[in-house]
Amino acid sequence: MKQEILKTKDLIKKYKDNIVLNKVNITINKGDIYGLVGSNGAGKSTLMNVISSLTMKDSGKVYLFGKEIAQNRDSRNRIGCMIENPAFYPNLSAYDNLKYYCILKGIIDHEKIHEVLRKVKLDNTRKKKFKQFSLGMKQRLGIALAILNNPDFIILDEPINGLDPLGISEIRETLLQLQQENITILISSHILSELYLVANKFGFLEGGKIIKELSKEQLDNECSRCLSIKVNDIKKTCVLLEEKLNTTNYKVLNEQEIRLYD
Ligand SMILES: Nc1ncnc2c1ncn2[C@@H]1O[C@H](COP(=O)(O)OP(=O)(O)OP(=O)(O)O)[C@@H](O)[C@H]1O
Repeated sequence: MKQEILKTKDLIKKYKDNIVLNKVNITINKGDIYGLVGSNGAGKSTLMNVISSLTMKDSGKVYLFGKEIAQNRDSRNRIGCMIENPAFYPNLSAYDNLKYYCILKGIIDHEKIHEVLRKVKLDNTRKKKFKQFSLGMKQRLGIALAILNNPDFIILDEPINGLDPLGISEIRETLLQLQQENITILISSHILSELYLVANKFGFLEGGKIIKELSKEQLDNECSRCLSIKVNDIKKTCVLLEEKLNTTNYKVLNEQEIRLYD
């Protein structure tokens, strides 16, 4: 069985009378790139803030690395976050911006900066100032900041928002490389087609509720063109499909329902 990196149990967050997270249950396993999909205001950032302890929950539980976070503050040190745009100095280079954060976080080994810049492919930007970066470069610097403390799990809020296909593919490459290094990733977007390019598991958040959690394979099945047929004799229908229509490209969903993909 895969190791659970994050599990939430009936998570509730309210702002006054507004229930922003309504009994949210999600599970992220080691090595997943988990795509959190939801329209504006669905609660994505709030969920990420609660998971990373930047916002207090009202009730429910968050388990990180198998332990409830309330009892395991160390687990926070194993997380890296990019929630909302990180503050970078416009007149500083990528290296100098990260050096500033190293000082803030007490990271002494500045070789680490070169290492994370290599990982996000910003090691050749030299003296170029942050304000001269493309949006994709800015987002990748945000990811570099998120991995500065060697996390096992990173949380990235909308890192592919507004990027062109090239920018998305650069982020995708970076995320896949991090996944290879055993880093588990939670990433959000309101555009499923963009998330589809990078994630292997998806949670659909709507009005503060997770309405579906699907693997990529399940999502492909759900989205493929098919004919859903309600029948009262499933066995007879299968025989009919195979013998008369000469197809086995169908799936029996339950005693009364078949999906025909041909
Ligand atoms: N600090 C706050 N005080 C009151 N309401 C808030 C606060 N933060 C978020 N909300 C409300 O919670 C709901 C969810 O907001 P959230 O930012 O989590 O959604 P989102 O899915 O990340 O949206 P977007 O894609 O626009 O960032 C919204 O109705 C928002 O107005």
